[in-house]
Amino acid sequence: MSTASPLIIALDYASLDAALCMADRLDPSRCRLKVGKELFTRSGPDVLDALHGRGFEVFLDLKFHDIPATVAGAVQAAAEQGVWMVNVHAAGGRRMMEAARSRLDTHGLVTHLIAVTVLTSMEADDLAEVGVNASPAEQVERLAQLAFDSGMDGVVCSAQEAAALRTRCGDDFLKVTPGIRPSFADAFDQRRIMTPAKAMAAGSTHLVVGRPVTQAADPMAALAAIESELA
Ligand SMILES: O=c1ccn([C@@H]2O[C@H](COP(=O)(O)O)[C@@H](O)[C@H]2O)c(=O)[nH]1
Repeated sequence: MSTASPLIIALDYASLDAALCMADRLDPSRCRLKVGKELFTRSGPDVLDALHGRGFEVFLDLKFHDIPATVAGAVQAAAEQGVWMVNVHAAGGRRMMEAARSRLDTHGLVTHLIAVTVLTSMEADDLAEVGVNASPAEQVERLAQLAFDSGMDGVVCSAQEAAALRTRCGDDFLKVTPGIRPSFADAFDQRRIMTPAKAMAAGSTHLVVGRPVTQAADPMAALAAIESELA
């Protein structure tokens, strides 16, 4: 089932059972689901079949970053499992992203292909430690432009950069933004955060929300509070 909701709930769980418990409380007409490294490493592709079987569109968030041929093969494998969206790291460079794009196109695979710019857990000091002497905003713009030029459908960025990317790359270029924090939620390890309503106003096309829902005392009430903020 496809949904008009911008919400993507991150199923960061250590077991398939725990992830499916949460999925069974959610409604595919109200959100998409994200499967990341922990859950996929534990469950393998079974989780994708289980979520697709329940009617959800799935963002497989494995952030591929490797040589072009390896990433192209991984992206093809993900798309052939029917995921709605898959991602790579823009820092893997133009040839890597173009190889991934070309592999999907050659095989007629319509999965959205996006690139991670700068992780939302990072701030300027973290970038400096890995040799990037630019602000997060500058680095996100640089990598988003490279992703755009390399044929990506969009990027993962923080909502704090969404407005600048809307100006630079247009409305159709997807801005998938983790680090979404409703006023009631803890930031945890996120650094570049924004509330759901402000993120949409800034130009986010999709909001990734994990712990503010999945670790809430009442996850369904937390989700409803986010939805009413967006209404
Ligand atoms: O830059 C990024 C890229 C991916 N993520 C992922 O999004 C969710 C966020 O979960 P919260 O619990 O809402 O913090 C998580 O799965 C990350 O792996 C990100 O946060 N930032």
